[in-house]
Amino acid sequence: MATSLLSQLRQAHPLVVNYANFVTPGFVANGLNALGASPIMTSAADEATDLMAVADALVINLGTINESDKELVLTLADAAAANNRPIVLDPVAVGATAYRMRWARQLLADYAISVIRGNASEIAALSGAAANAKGIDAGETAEDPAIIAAHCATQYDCTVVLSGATDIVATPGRVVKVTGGSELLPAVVGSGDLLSSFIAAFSAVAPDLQTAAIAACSVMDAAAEFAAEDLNQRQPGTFAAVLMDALTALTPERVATIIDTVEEFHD
Ligand SMILES: Nc1ncnc2c1ncn2[C@@H]1O[C@H](COP(=O)(O)OP(=O)(O)O)[C@@H](O)[C@H]1O
Ligand SMILES: Cc1ncsc1CCOP(=O)(O)O
Ligand SMILES: [Mg+2]
Repeated sequence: MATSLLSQLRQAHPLVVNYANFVTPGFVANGLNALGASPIMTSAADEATDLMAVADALVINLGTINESDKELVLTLADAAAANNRPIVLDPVAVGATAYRMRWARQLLADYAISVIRGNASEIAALSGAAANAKGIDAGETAEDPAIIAAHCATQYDCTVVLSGATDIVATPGRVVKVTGGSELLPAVVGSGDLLSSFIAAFSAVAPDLQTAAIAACSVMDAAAEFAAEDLNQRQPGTFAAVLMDALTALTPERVATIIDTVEEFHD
């Protein structure tokens, strides 16, 4: 499925609007571009409605959220809802401060968020499970990440992607695990942000959000494996650049090698 979705994505060239953090927007824009989607970042509330009228999906990344962007974020989310466009929420470091948690919970209460994509500690924090991270990194969780993701999906009635060495894609009643990629991926700040944007891009062509999320995880893993082939574990800087080349060169056949490692569970 992810193999043909990659071809469909490149043909459709979906426009992904990103309310990005100020750390990684260049990496995310280049990654979306290399994948075959069309990225646009915005920081003006005055254009939010016009942008979402032509967009295929919206990503709200809480990495550097602040009060002066409130009108922008809410106008984007209102316009996504009005145009029936999916919203992907990336709750960066949501367990680190009460402020980030308030933003995340408010958005989840007021909008039909389609997908939440975070690392283990972010998804654990959102679903009230124990986790030990202080910042943007994953840290340890006490519970099985698949159970945490499944609870979070039920709690917020949406698709949840808990990323890590194994990515867990949960919708209420269904959990899928995607394994692969490279240990160099978490060494690059912005790889999680990019995965969130890939999910938004695939949501424009996939039959449902779970399929979109599985495709995004599979494509990221395939590109990372391809990029890491000639590198060693101490080259995250080179890897970030080569990942862009690998995304551009990615073929559906290459993605098919990852699809073999998708496992499915039902509760
Ligand atoms: N140990 C790992 N081995 C392989 N891939 C990983 C590992 N940890 C994370 N990833 C991948 O890195 C990307 C970013 O995930 P993650 O590091 O969990 O997000 P974040 O950057 O938001 O903390 C995802 O594509 C995920 O599959
Ligand atoms: C370092 C940092 N600080 C706020 S947002 C951000 C980037 C987070 O990127 P990612 O979660 O994709 O590694
Ligand atoms: Mg992150």
